[in-house]
Amino acid sequence: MAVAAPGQLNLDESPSWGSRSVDCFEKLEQIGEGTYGQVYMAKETETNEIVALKKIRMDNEREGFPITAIREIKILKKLHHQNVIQLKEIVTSPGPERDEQGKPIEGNKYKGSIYMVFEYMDHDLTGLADRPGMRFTVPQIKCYMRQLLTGLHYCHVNQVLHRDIKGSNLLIDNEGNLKLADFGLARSFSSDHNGNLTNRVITLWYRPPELLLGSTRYGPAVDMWSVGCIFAELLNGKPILPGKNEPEQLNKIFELCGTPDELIWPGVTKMPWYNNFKPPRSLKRRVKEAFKHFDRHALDLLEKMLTLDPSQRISAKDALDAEYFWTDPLPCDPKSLPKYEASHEFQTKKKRQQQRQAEEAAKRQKLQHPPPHSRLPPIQQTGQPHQIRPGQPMHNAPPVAAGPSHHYAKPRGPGGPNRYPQGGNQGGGYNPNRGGQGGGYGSGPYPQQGRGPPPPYPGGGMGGAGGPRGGGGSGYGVGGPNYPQGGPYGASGPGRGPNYPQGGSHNQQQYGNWQ
Ligand SMILES: Nc1ncnc2c1ncn2[C@@H]1O[C@H](COP(=O)(O)OP(=O)(O)OP(=O)(O)O)[C@@H](O)[C@H]1O
Repeated sequence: MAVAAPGQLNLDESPSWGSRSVDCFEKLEQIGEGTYGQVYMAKETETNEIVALKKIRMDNEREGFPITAIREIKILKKLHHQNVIQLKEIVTSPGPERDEQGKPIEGNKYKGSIYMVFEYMDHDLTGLADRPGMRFTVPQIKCYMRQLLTGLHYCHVNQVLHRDIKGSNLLIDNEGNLKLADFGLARSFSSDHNGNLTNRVITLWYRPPELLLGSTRYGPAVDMWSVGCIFAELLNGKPILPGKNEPEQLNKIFELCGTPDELIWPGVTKMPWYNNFKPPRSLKRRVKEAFKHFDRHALDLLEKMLTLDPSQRISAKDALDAEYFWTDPLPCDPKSLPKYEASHEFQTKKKRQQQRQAEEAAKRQKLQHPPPHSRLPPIQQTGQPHQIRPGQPMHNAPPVAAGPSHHYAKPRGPGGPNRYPQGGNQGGGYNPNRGGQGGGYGSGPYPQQGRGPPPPYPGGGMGGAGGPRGGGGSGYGVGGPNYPQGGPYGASGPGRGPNYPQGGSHNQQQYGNWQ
């Protein structure tokens, strides 16, 4: 784990920063669990204000305060915008940390905890989209996209790269406001010196080709690729580039966006890992074909976001000027959006687990004690005909109760093709069988390991351990219909996936030298 240099964590800059105790807040419930610690909904006892408390994980007390948290705090302290989550203050628990029964936690006797206090948001975009029956309208998608771009434009103007844009990091409140959150991988950049950054950032499905090809000199365009992936996902109803590991991710990108050459992306052949990953045959760009059911302006904007050459990719500012946002139906006013019941995945996940356990127990019991006459044909017990409500599927009801609105406890399933509504394509009509994975770009042949220069991804080749968060289990995960092997990041990818022997999820050591 990287350690703060002396004086780097200057929590004393303003008296309120770090001087108050967490006892000023009453923890209400856990609403999230991230790489760096738990997130709680809490109430300020004096004002009754509801906030989110993000506890900074201090797993290894010898190694000091995690550099990732320092970055997040430093960056958030200088960002103030309606589409960027507001860090209100830092609070500490001075004494030894205690468990729920009030006993000091073993091995943690002399250390307090540090919490970031954020404004509270009711949902994250992934959680919201996963709610059963959730249907986003076109004006709603435009409204969220415009807020996302506005927040990101503000970050970029202030020379901050987010580097982990994905649905679960886009928080939404019941006023329809969308805010960028989780700046744990963010960093400042300067437009004249953007070299020597780590390329192992951004969750795999949202990671741009230049990072996958090993670039360490990059800028705001990396975030714009992720925005393009989210935009297409909102319109398409499911993630569009769900690679399982870095090579497959690149392969999926090439199958959709074509293979890059010096003509369309000058300099690509000089990229550090181009020779390792260049596809054996050239492929044509087929974004238009794959998403022909999107409306014309949406498709036009998407093309510009999913441009392979980062220097030609549309900026947040220009995207905000795109026809898409200025033609009917216009983006709606956030306040006009429906208010959704606040729900947090932590509880829902618990409920799901309990439900699953109960179902399994019932199954086991049934096997052990089959009911009498179990071979007889079923008899209508109530005498009532089975009614099917409009819109209700003819087969079994959805197995899961109300969906969460926070993306707690990743990985989890993308939610299937109907996760988003009829699709943000007022013209063409939503067709879950087209576009995205359904569009037929699959995994093609990939250069074999062991050929050419050493594999760029450490940990034994292309599917190596990698760096922070890169695809390791955040985002969408187990349970997606297309990932029987246990999640989109299954075999590879850095970060926090369940498959990383180094214990990805809380592994801050690997961030030691990331920049
Ligand atoms: N201000 C907030 N209001 C409400 N919920 C929040 C807030 N901040 C975070 N959450 C919830 O907690 C989850 C995890 O938070 P966050 O992403 O900041 O933590 P992290 O440790 O960086 O997580 P990750 O490993 O997903 O990157 C979010 O996806 C969200 O559902």
